[in-house]
Amino acid sequence: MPVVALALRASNGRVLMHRRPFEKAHGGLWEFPGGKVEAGEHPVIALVREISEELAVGIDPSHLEPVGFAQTTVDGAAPPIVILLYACTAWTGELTSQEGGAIGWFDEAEVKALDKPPLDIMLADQLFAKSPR
Ligand SMILES: Nc1nc2c([nH]c(=O)n2[C@@H]2O[C@H](COP(=O)(O)OP(=O)(O)OP(=O)(O)O)[C@@H](O)[C@H]2O)c(=O)[nH]1
Repeated sequence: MPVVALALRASNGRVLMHRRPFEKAHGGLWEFPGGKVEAGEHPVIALVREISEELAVGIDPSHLEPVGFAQTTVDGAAPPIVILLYACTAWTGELTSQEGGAIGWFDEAEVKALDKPPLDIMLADQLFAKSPR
């Protein structure tokens, strides 16, 4: 199952993270916002759609830079998921969480210290290895 996620970066280098609602899988953990790619959908278009639904802001697909990806193991211990992470520094509209989870802006040390689901830990490592602040 392909999933897309966004590292939205403010001009001060802080990254937006979303806290998953408690009733969901990985509830209470902080993730890069995003969601599932639908069948036949381009991942970039899926991410623009998910960010609009989740945060009520617009992203220009041409502003999304691939950062890396993380996947679950093949032993069946976790659902078969691959998350593609993109970075972006521009958006339009007022950021608001639409699905009940908290959002916040964090610097590199804070993102690394947040409690995150396993794949988001790997994605954060890739993000800051590529563009450290
Ligand atoms: N961000 C993240 N998602 C993960 C990890 N491992 C894993 O199985 N997932 C799953 O990947 C999917 C991410 O899609 P999503 O963000 O749209 O999920 P959701 O729960 O909000 O939507 P849903 O209610 O349709 O399942 C979820 O089913 C989530 O449980 C992980 O390490 N990080």
